[in-house]
Amino acid sequence: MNTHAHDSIRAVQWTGTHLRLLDQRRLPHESVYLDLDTAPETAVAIRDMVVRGAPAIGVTAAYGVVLSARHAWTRDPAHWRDAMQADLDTLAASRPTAVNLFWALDHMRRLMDRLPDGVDPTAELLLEAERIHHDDIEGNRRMGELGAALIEPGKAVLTHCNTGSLATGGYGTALGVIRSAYAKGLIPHVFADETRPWLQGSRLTAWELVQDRIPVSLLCEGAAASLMREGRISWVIVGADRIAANGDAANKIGTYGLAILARHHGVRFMVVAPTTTIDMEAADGSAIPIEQRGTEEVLELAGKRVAADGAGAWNPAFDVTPAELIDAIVTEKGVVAQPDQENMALLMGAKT
Ligand SMILES: CSC[C@H]1O[C@H](OP(=O)(O)O)[C@H](O)[C@@H]1O
Repeated sequence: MNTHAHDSIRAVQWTGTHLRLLDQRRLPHESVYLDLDTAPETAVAIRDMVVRGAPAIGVTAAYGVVLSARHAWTRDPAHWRDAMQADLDTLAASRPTAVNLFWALDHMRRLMDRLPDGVDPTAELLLEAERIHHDDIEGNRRMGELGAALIEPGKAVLTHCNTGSLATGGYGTALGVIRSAYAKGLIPHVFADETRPWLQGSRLTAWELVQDRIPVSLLCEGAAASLMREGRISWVIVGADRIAANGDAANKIGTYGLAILARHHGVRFMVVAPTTTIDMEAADGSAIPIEQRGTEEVLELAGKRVAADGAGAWNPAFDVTPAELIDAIVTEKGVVAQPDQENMALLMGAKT
């Protein structure tokens, strides 16, 4: 059977005893796996982008809680919850924007509160982490179908950053829609922004699509305007790291500019994200914390300085696209067209 690469690419795995992460800093030329045994190691791996991508960060954090529980039970079985608090705080401090991280930690914390004292919690917490992982992949496949149903056949699509198996539990969000649309013959080609400064597009998205034998052309972000002006794109399809209650969406830096270009050129704009990415506590995009990363990511390339000595850098990792520039938000619970506070609340079953 011709299994696709996405069935085999797993950024995050549980080996039976350890959390195993594919080191995405080394891709596409080296596939190196790291086996982690503690929550602090897991937090460093998230901070340093060994693993990245909002849903993948959430799944990883859930396994980090399992590692913390195993050590806490060994160290102080009578007070295992208290013994885990420092680890949970360390995981929460690893990266600020992807709300999936905090959703996963809150979800695991609520389970911890329900578990009995005097019993090793590790096995129950592991079952829940594996359930989070499984549900993410199932949700991605559903979003793939829902998003593909919005795409008319014929034209290429443009995507930004990496939103595939490497950014999730598997299959992908925006790249999952692209995989499903390609499988249905709806899109002939994918254009992918290289996505400076971390190059998730040229290093990760291109790597995933080449393995799936889906035709992909990389472009510098600056070329996106001309590509849209030539009328070659039907949709811009991106992921998200946090979506506010009114539909404003935080995503990789450069997404906001794409949304403005898309609206100017009559190209539709799709955000694909599981509901674990929606933060109903954030009224609008101004409430979303934007991670500022080190200047060396802009000043250097592959660890070698390319910028003029003496130059500084500004390196926000994300920006916010206002809801009015988004034509559709695709989630595993359904599609919200022209998102606003009211239809987002309906999607989330919140009281309006
Ligand atoms: C499937 S959402 C992935 C999301 O995360 C990326 O950011 P980073 O690589 O810094 O974790 C980017 O915003 C993607 O859209």
